[in-house]
Amino acid sequence: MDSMIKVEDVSMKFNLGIEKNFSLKLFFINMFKPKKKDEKKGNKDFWALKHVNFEVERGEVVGFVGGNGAGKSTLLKVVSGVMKPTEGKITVAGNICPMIELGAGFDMDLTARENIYLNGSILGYSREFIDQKFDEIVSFSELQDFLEVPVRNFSSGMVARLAFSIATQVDPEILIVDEILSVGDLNFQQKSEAKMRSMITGGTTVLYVSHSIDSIRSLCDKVVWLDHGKVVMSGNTEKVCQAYYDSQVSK
Ligand SMILES: Nc1ncnc2c1ncn2[C@@H]1O[C@H](COP(=O)(O)OP(=O)(O)OP(=O)(O)O)[C@@H](O)[C@H]1O
Repeated sequence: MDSMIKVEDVSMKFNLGIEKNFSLKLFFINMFKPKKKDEKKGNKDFWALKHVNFEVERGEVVGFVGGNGAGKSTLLKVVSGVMKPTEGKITVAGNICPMIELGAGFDMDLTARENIYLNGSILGYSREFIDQKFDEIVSFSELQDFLEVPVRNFSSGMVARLAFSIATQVDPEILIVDEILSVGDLNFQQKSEAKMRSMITGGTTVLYVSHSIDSIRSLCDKVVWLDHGKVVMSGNTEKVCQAYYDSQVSK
């Protein structure tokens, strides 16, 4: 079989003191502040992923389950390249569409039209390719009348609609989804959910995180169960879901 994603011995360390609230001001304040004993020893290091291994074949839909803080979102972020793992190796053989932080690549001062090109190039597509897809992106977003408006003046629902349309109309080879997103108003929510489901069931390689065991069961070919950053079990969807479910019930 054709391997699309290979995750080898991946670990991710966060420094709880710095990374979540990083600012230049705090950095300078901390530089001159005498350090407490445990900070000097680096006791604030926290491993969100520990020696994670798995492989994804072309066209496979892989689900990730686990409790709050298990490391699921962190894993999706390192696979999609949003964050670099502290240790280990990730090999990806295809273009990835990360539906994780929608609109994160937008420049708010640019118009919707300009952001389509900007976001397209961030996702790795050429100008010619975006030229071809431009009309489909705009029509799916239903933002035809706002193309020349700076995105700064968009509502958050409009930003999400534009980002979702760019990410999904380019037919990515790998789709990374943190819960099935419902973006925009009710009408667009139904449309975006249907689009995602058709991508998931339509031969795209998918990494899918969800707290809904039912949707994992119905969509995924195999499942990885994470707990405290480690893989507890992976493989057959039914077996892993049942074991995960049993562990939750017996808690
Ligand atoms: N940027 C960061 N800086 C510091 N700690 C972080 C950062 N991102 C995540 N963490 C920590 O890493 C751990 C794993 O978080 P993650 O969001 O990956 O869990 P999750 O399995 O997706 O949880 P949930 O189901 O609640 O969304 C958590 O303890 C979280 O606080």
